[in-house]
Amino acid sequence: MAEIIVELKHANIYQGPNLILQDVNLSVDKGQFCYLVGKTGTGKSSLLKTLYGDLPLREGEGQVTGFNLREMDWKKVPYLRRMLGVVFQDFQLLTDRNVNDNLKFVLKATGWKDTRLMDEKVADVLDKVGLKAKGFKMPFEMSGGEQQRVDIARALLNSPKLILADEPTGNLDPETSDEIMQLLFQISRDYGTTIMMATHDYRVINKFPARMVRTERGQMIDNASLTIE
Ligand SMILES: Nc1ncnc2c1ncn2[C@@H]1O[C@H](COP(=O)(O)OP(=O)(O)OP(=O)(O)O)[C@@H](O)[C@H]1O
Repeated sequence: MAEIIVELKHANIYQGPNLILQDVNLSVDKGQFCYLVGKTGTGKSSLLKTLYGDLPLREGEGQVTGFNLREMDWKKVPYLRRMLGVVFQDFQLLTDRNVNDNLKFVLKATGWKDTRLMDEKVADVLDKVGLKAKGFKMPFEMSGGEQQRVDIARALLNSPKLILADEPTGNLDPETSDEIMQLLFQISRDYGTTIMMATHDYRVINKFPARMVRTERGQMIDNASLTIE
């Protein structure tokens, strides 16, 4: 039986006092690629934030890579974060240091100490995203597509079982978006990484078909049929 990497049962997703999604039931297996689609403001980011421990799960059950979301407190969040990688639309790189130092910053923050091992790991993830020779570049010296590759490299640092990507192609032109999608699918295939990706880019979904769940009117609909909006 496939390992379940993300599981929510009767979960209610809140932003402060506001119920955003009611009775969410979701199960995503190891190695699966799953789109999270839905109109703006329907709760895609809120759902992902719950999965990476940024929003508490107050009602219902949930586990991510074996971590019980109901028992999550601020002390356990760093352990959860080490098991997953998060990719954002706006890259969120530190602008005052080069790519190598951006990546080393994350390694140090997640407990790495040995300089040689850190250098090896940084070289390894940059190689995986096709940026082998770009470690000494500053973020502002890179194109949007290259910065998104660095963001994905950062997500790969701790060899995560799960990558949560929030509109990773949102700021990219179609050609660069396709390159990023190819990279994400390649990572999922080569390393058995589960990927959940929020998007409202139906061009991308049509070109790179995969499982899809949808947020709509306060609910999450699983296996929604593909309709073009
Ligand atoms: N930090 C916050 N505090 C309070 N309410 C929030 C917060 N962030 C989002 N919301 C509200 O939660 C609802 C869902 O927002 P969310 O960002 O999860 O939707 P989304 O589907 O990801 O939208 P988008 O596609 O625009 O990113 C919206 O009504 C939004 O106004």
